[in-house]
Amino acid sequence: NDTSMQHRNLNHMTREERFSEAMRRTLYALKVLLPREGWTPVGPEMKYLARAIKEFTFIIHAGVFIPCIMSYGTNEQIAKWFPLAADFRIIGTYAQTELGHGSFLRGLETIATYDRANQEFIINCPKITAMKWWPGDMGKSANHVLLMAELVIDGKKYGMHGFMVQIRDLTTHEPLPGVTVGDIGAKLSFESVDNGFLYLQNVRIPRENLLSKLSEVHPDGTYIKKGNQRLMYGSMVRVRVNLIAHEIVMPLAKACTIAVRYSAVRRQGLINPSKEEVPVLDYVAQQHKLLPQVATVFMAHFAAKQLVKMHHDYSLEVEKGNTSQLPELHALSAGMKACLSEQGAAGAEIVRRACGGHGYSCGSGLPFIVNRMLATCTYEGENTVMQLQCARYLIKCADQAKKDKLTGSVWYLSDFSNMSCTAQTFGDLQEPSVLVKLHERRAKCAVQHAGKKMQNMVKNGTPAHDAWNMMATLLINAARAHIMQYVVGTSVTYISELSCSASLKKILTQLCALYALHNINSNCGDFVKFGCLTSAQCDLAQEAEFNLLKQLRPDAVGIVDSFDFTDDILQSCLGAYDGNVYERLFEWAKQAPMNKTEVHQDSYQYLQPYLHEGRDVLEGRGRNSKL
Ligand SMILES: CCCCC/C=C\C/C=C\C/C=C\CCC(=O)SCCNC(=O)CCNC(=O)[C@H](O)C(C)(C)COP(=O)(O)OP(=O)(O)OC[C@H]1O[C@@H](n2cnc3c(N)ncnc32)[C@H](O)[C@@H]1OP(=O)(O)O
Ligand SMILES: Cc1cc2nc3c(=O)[nH]c(=O)nc-3n(C[C@H](O)[C@H](O)[C@H](O)COP(=O)(O)OP(=O)(O)OC[C@H]3O[C@@H](n4cnc5c(N)ncnc54)[C@H](O)[C@@H]3O)c2cc1C
Repeated sequence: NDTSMQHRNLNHMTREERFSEAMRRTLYALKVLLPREGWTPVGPEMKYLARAIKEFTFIIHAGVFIPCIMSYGTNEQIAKWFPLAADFRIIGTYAQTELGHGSFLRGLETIATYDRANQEFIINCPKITAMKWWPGDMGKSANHVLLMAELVIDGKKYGMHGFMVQIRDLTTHEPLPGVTVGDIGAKLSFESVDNGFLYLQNVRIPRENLLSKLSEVHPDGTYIKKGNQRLMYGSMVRVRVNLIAHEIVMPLAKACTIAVRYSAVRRQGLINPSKEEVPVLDYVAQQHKLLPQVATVFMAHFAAKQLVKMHHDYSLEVEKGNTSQLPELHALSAGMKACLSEQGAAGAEIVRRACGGHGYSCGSGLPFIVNRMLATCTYEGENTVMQLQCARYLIKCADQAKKDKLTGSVWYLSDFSNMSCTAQTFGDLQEPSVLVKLHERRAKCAVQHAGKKMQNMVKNGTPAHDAWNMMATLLINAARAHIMQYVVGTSVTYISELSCSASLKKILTQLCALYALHNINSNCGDFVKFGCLTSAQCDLAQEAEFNLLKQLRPDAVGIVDSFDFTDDILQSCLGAYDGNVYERLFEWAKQAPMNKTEVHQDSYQYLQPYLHEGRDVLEGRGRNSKL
């Protein structure tokens, strides 16, 4: 109810207005509105904040820069920079991606050369492709960057390290000497974020600005490794784990709320010619578009909770020096981020399209969500690259499964029990345990199939790296199959252990079965090819899905209402709780800047001569048409 937090209509603002408004609102929320324990905003408002603010600023400052100080800094460095960053007295970003490289980190070109005489690092972008490009909050907001650069001592390269680099004056906010920085311009979304470019030329920083939890450089230039260097990639793992809830589950839930509510209101066409027009939600085709996406919200939410818990447990182990869980966590977080962002972004577009013409209007609130979700397929690890990282781990585990009993998320690779499906009715295929087994078997076969193909190629003389490249699509499919079995399996377990009413558990179980069956029916080629299902059982799987659509239809609106988004959060004429779609759309359109005046003078000046000629002809004064 705080008017300072109410959203102005984003579609009627310029990019610069949105950038400025997001900054005002973010600072107001984090520094004025919310109680805090140290850095962490606390209290029920925090939940609201994560759901409410359509456009944050300082996403990277808060979500990446500060956690990196904690992950990569020594206690002294944390004591120095964390309080400043936590209180926004310095604004930072995570500057890793360059104009020429983002996925291939070993190709990054920015270098930090140690100057022993002055005990400083000299930072340089040796050529245009080395310029940092994309980091959020960097173009106009940040005055510091956590710069990921190649450490060089006496001509020897030591790989990517993190350096704290001040880029703007703390009084004037002007760029410092040797710093060229700015905004990279308009993007598909994130209009309020100043993703930036940063060109550094002979910028000097003290030796103490190398974040030294994992390695350090002594005054004489001696390089000391202090831990598992893979932990330098830890920030990316943490963001991948955390962004699923914030940037995939939440936006998809909003899109589904809008589309399902609108579909319950929008009447279009007839099912029974002798009856009245029906709400489009009565069309099975519409249910088939919307309800599996609603199910995805819940299943991705449950799986993400499990992944967050796994990351938390791993973090506690790392503090004790045990990094043994890192390979599995990296593979799972990379795979989950890639597969769920792919599903989420595709799902948001499916439900947008299901709203017809009004789904194409920004007044629906859907284009904002769809465009923003598309970015999740690219940032924090481009999806294909992430799926291949996941596949790399699966192939290794499949080899190990031949001699060891595996545990964790890959346990099923060493499960050699009979996994044939005996389903005789579509009801059998709605059973959670049957659906879990089917997904495990499909994943195991997909991993083994990709591995076997590569082994055969290598046996026939193909170099391993070429075999890997040529089988990439099979490897990506294996990664997807692995994640799907993880999502279905963790969701079934989560729901079975949930203490809730029987009616709620029934709905959640139906949604889980719908999610699993939709995945089977969308990938039935794999399930038949790997002998998981017969062709007849595939028919049953489709029947099972259609039956669930019918069962869930009566509760569809109630289910999305349970996400509990207010109208101010949704900012949607189609998804408002009162269902007054048409009045809201008309009111929204009238507020558009284009309608500030009845006549748009700037364009009228071009049109006026022709209109006057037409007027004269119609009033009998003009010459005949030239045509
Ligand atoms: C907190 C909430 C935030 C919410 C966000 C809100 C809104 C979103 C708004 C904006 C976006 C937010 C953030 C975006 C920020 C960014 O995009 S930051 C930049 C992200 N960039 C990347 O992710 C780069 C991806 N590339 C890589 O990670 C690496 O280049 C690679 C692809 C993994 C290749 O690594 P490389 O070392 O070159 O080679 P290799 O494949 O051989 O790997 C070597 C071994 O290292 C293991 N490994 C790789 N990565 C990790 C890791 N992260 N953790 C642990 N281990 C890792 C790999 O498995 C290999 O191990 P082996 O045992 O040898 O198999
Ligand atoms: C909204 C947004 C915010 C961002 N924020 C930040 C930030 O704050 N900080 C930061 O450092 N970066 C940020 N980034 C950059 C982002 O991390 C990179 O864009 C991302 O890692 C992808 O790298 P790339 O752009 O080099 O894509 P590329 O890797 O060049 O992708 C191009 C194509 O090449 C393919 N490809 C690449 N490598 C392989 C391979 N090994 N095998 C098969 N195919 C391959 C990809 O699949 C893709 O199809 C942001 C990006 C966006 C869009």
